This record gives sequence, structure tokens and C-alpha cells, in this order.
Amino acid sequence: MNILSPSLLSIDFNHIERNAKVLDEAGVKWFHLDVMDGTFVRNISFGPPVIKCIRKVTDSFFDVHLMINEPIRYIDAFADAGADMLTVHYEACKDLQETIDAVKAAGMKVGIAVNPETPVHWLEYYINQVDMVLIMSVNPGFGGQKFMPIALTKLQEVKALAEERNPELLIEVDGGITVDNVQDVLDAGANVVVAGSAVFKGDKKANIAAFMEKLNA
Ligand SMILES: O=C(CO)[C@H](O)[C@H](O)COP(=O)(O)O
Repeated sequence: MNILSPSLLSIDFNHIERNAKVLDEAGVKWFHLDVMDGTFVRNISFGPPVIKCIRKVTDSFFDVHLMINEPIRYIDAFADAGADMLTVHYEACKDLQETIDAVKAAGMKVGIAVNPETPVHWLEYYINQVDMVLIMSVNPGFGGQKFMPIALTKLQEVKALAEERNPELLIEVDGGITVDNVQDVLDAGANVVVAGSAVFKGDKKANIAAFMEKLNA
């Protein structure tokens, strides 16, 4: 069963409670929360206090994507805010092993994210220690960008490695995913799909239904 994880970067925060309800009613089980620090990426979004507020209006699984340098500093704050999984960037951690261990020790699931230009061969060492690998299909920082096909090759590589070393691994893809290209990422090995603009632009319910049809086919 594939998972849709709508990126709340594109949600209308003026009506967060109402919008979260729409997602819940449409059958969405995961919320993707993009945390940006203005340093690791050239944008600032939100942090633990906002996540804590969203936690009050939904029981969905909180898939928190940390686009911040040295995320190890904030693991307890995100646990307290209600995160279920923290995904940290390979490029943002001085000590990835220590960071993975700290997320697990705080009682959350853990993922590693990889930027489009970063190769994935080093994952061989970590793949059986994590719950998820996130392949970025845009340069992180902003929603609404165009999908980068290099992600397809990376998804195939991660899928092959996962089959050998961690068959339960969740393989997430994020950036520029639409109803028109989602089949390509599923075929390449993704089983968790993040979509922001393609979910929140226009009729959210219809967009989610269109994604769900492809994800559950
Ligand atoms: O991590 C992100 C940006 O860094 C977003 O999750 C991602 O870009 C989703 O937005 P869209 O579907 O509009 O591309």
C-alpha cells in the first residue's frame, strides 16, 4: 500500500483546522511538515510551536522533514511537538550516526533525506538502521518547482539496496510530484509520495482522490 503525504507548505494556515479536517476526511493518513531554517535552505517555514498547534487538530502521522543544519539540536523539541518521524538531511548532519541514534532514543521513527546532487552509495551503511529514505526530486527550499528526473535513477538504486538489506524500508519522494508523473516515481520504487501544490491548488478533495486512485491501483 503506497502512502500520500501532502506537504503542508502549500496549505492555507489561516484555516488550518478546517483544512486538516478536509485531508482527514479525504483519507489522508500522513501530513508532511517541511521545517526550513533559512540556512540549510534559502527559506524559513515553521518549527515546533506551529507543529504543536497542528497536532491539536489531527491524529495523522506527522512526517517531519527537517531542512535545517545540525537537527540533533532540536530532536526533543520536535518529539514534544508531536512528530512521529523525523527525516534529517545527510548533507546537514556532522554526525549522521549520532543523529539517527538520537531520533530513535527520543521514540520517533527516523528517515534520511538526500538532495538531488548527492549520490546514494553511502546509504549502504545506514539503510538497515532507518525507517525511511527521502529522495528529493527538487532542490529543497520551495514548493511548486519542476520535478527533476535524476530522482528516478536514485529511487531505483535505493529500491535495489532496500530489497537486499531492508525490505520494509519506506522510500519517499518529494518535489514536483503531480497526478501525471506519480506513476513514474511509483514504478521507480517510491512507496511514499509527497505532494504540495498538486494537492492544495484547486479542489483538494478531487486532487487527493486522483492521487489515491494511482497510489492504490
Ligand atoms: O520539501 C519541499 C520543498 O523543499 C516540499 O515538500 C516540496 O517541494 C513539495 O512541494 P511541491 O509538491 O509543490 O513541489
